[in-house]
Amino acid sequence: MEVMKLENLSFSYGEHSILKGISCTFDAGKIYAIVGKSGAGKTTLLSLMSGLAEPTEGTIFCNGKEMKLEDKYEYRSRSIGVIFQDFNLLTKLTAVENVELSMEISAENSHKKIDRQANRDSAYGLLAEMGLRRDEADRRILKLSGGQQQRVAIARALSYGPDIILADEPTGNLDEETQREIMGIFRDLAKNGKCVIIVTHSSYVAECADEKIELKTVNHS
Ligand SMILES: Nc1ncnc2c1ncn2[C@@H]1O[C@H](COP(=O)(O)OP(=O)(O)OP(=O)(O)O)[C@@H](O)[C@H]1O
Repeated sequence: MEVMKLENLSFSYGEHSILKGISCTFDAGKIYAIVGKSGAGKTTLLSLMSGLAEPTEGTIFCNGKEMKLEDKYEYRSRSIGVIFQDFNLLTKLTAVENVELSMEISAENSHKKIDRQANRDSAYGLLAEMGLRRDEADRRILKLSGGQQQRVAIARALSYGPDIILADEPTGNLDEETQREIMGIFRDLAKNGKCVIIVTHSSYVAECADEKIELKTVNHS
């Protein structure tokens, strides 16, 4: 089942064309690797897909709906979960608090009531699914290893049940074994019907993907 479609997408910073005529579709239950040389526009493409920037031309459809017609806050709090190389967690909070905060922001953006106890239970549950023990879930972020922090970031991205996970170099700061563990988590997510889209320079991550999308640097000559 198709969850996202990019139709003839282009993006420029002023006169500088970064992406040109990108068309592709993304299905539920699959892992996609977006690869290409440094500067080819991979992160820019993720920004467009996550609604943080608007394409200069072309259309993005998410679950059949044109993205530009959607409320971006709601879209980012419901349809997609985003994961970064440097985790982007709030370091003053514990792991479980990071996940709960994301649930609360999502509920607010979707105009839903916040149930703190239910959120707390479900945040511990998600962290346990990601392999964190209860005492680890109660630890502040900087007292967790890089691999554990990335697991928290994945739990946070999943906290409001999005269909699509967008990850920008999610294993870039991790050793090989931890990289394999994180890819195992993404594989399980895809098995459970999520669409996982990963920007990566890692040949291992690209090999783990079901499909590889190569971005070519736009020729300015
Ligand atoms: N805010 C900005 N203003 C102008 N140009 C920008 C801006 N952000 C990025 N760029 C340019 O857009 C191009 C694509 O950048 P992007 O980060 O998307 O590439 P990338 O393929 O993700 O690179 P890398 O693999 O090195 O992370 C680069 O030439 C970059 O300099």
